[in-house]
Amino acid sequence: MDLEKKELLEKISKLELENSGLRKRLEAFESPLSADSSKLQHTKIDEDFTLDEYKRYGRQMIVPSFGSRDGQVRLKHSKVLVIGAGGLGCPALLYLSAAGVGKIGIIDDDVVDTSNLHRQVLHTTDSVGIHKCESAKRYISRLNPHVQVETYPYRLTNSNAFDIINKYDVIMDCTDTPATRYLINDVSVLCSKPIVSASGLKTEGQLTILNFKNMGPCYRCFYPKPPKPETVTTCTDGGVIGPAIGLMGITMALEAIKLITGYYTKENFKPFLAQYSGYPQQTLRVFKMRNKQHDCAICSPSATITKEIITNNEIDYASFCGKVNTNILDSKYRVSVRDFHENNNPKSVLLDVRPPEQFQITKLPNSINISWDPILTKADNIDEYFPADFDKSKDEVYVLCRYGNDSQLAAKKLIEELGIRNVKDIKGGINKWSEEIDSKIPKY
Ligand SMILES: Nc1ncnc2c1ncn2[C@@H]1O[C@H](COP(=O)(O)OP(=O)(O)OP(=O)(O)O)[C@@H](O)[C@H]1O
Repeated sequence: MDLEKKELLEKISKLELENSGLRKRLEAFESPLSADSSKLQHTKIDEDFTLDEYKRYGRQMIVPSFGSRDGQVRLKHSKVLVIGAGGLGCPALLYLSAAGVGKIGIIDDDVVDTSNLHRQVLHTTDSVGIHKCESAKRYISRLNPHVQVETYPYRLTNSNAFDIINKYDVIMDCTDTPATRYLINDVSVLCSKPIVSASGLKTEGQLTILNFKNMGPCYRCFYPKPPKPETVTTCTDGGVIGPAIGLMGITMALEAIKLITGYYTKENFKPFLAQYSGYPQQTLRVFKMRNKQHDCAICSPSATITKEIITNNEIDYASFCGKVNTNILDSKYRVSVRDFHENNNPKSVLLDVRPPEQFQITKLPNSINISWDPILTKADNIDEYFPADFDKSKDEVYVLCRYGNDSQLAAKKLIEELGIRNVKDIKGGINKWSEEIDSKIPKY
């Protein structure tokens, strides 16, 4: 009876907690979308700006490279499309809207997740579960009500890309996959729109401007063929330090401002690639870009890709870029987290092949850690890592990683090259364990 009462009380307090979270999200929705307009000084000073706008933008208008009042007028009449309201898009959006870009389009199909908040700084804890574009719009409207924001809470695809991209003057590629980068490149080249493009991972980033007045290489000139999918590391896999990617997003905003205010001209613009590194010391190296590829499929005189080819879906960008093969091992060498949980023998070895940094975040009891790298590089003395009485020919080894891909590669290596016979991969890794067996093991 006591136990039942305890369970009921626990359930009630859990429901109360959930309710207060939901109430907060509702309040966030109901709060005014734009700033308190009584604080704006609406008095029109001239045909372009109000008193508020002169006060707001004065500090940037007086910087000579910015282009004075004309620069501000150009910004006010400009339209910028930000594709992806994530790690790059958020800081870019912050500075573009604060600077007074007239119209900003935001396209992103994703919703805010708690794991985004350390770097996607427009989104707040209250926005978790809300569409990123709506969350960004809410923030921008409060920051600068002079900016018109249009949101597209869906993916940019072959079918909608021309319509959307054509409406804007500058395209900001703040996405995270090669497939979308090729699509943005091809459509922007065909629509003659400059692209400010950046990427970032771990502690590093890079940035470039493509297709400005048809100068310099386009993304396809750089990468006529996509990188092999297994060589593409995302922030989910490799991690990312917020300020490092944030800096790339902010720099993207600066480059867009230089394009819009007319700082860059055909005469002074030199195609470049900037590479930033946050560790060990901050460095920014700027390289001159090589020329266009004379036979580029999209930007050369002999180009073969046309608007019709894209809109008729004759290019499938996702297949073009390939997918990582997630079924590396035969199913007889794989077990589910539940099977492992219910049936493993206490004498079996649980081998966690994640890097030590990840093993330190969370681990299953009684697991040993030999990260995937040492399995490859220290293969000769692999025995040292196993218990002294471990019998390679028969003792069970269960291999675990974060999602279940590296563990398959490691299991394959153990079986095929290191003579360990009884090896099983745990499907879905530690994140699946957290979902299905024990939610106290944090998912990351
Ligand atoms: N084709 C596309 N159309 C619209 N938005 C896109 C497209 N491709 C990528 N994006 C968006 O670009 C953003 C990139 O952000 P970021 O690189 O910070 O990754 P993320 O997906 O938010 O984070 P994580 O990798 O940690 O899950 C994401 O919000 C993603 O939804």
